Amino acid sequence: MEQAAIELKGVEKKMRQKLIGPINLKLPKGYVIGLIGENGSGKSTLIHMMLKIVHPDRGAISWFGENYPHEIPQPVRRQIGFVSEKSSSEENNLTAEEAAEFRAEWYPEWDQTYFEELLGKFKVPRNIKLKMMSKGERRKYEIAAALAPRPKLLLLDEPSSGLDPFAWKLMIDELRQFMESGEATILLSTHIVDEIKRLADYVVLLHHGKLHGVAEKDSLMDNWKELWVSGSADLAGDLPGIIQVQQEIQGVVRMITTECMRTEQILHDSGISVLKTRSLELDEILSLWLKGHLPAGMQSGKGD
Ligand SMILES: Nc1ncnc2c1ncn2[C@@H]1O[C@H](COP(=O)(O)OP(=O)(O)OP(=O)(O)O)[C@@H](O)[C@H]1O
Repeated sequence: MEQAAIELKGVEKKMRQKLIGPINLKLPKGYVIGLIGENGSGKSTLIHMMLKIVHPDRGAISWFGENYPHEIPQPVRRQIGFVSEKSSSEENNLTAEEAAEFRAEWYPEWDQTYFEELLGKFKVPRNIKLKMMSKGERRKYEIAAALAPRPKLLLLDEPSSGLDPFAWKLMIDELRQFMESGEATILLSTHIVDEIKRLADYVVLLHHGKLHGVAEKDSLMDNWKELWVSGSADLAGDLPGIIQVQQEIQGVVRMITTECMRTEQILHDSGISVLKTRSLELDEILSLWLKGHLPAGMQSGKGD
């Protein structure tokens, strides 16, 4: 991975019963990193530590290559956008326009034209207090307000929660456009696998507070496949990354591999026919990965 927007080294936080960490993780600049994991796996805590809303018990975090033992300096904090899983009550009594005025004072790069354009596209209601908006309407305001200062780093904690499918599609399109500058980095925590599929360059998988692994999404999609091959189940012994084998019918064996490219090459070189292949869905890959089947070259618990 290239230079990091944020880097965590040995970061740990005890949350009531659960230990989050130790986590070693780099968010490479210029990419979308999808953060995924079961409920309570520590996604929000990790994001909160990146904003110093929660302070780690151990370890170090750096922002754009710098460490800040106390607060994140304002000029740095202003380069970081955040959509929280839960709406902040501070803006409850403001309209979208009024809240934007406050935000514009805080963020020197605030782009009011872009903000207005996003409110229009998302059909955010005007002149009503944010607390009177529906969950989805408010979420759309929050996404627009997070994008308007064109932050260098955008931390999104379940941003699509409450969005209708049309607004969801718009959000995906806007985030893609936002990334076109090549300067920005997004960390996107989500339970929606399709969001990862459409947006993420890398997938970070958390499990019980630990980093289960980091992988390039395209590499997962290209390599985790189901194959039907002429022959018997014994074949699998000579092939890389085989995690399931089943003799389907006489002379046809079905396998799942995490290293399809190498597997196909070896089969081809051995003159063995691949009868059919199926790319695994990302949710299938993630659940196999969670069960302990690791992407090629990854050791358990190693994320970086
Ligand atoms: N304020 C808090 N005080 C104590 N424990 C907390 C607090 N917030 C979260 N936790 C605990 O920390 C663990 C991780 O929670 P966190 O909200 O980071 O998970 P998550 O992966 O974001 O979950 P979800 O997908 O449900 O949003 C959970 O076991 C949770 O109970």
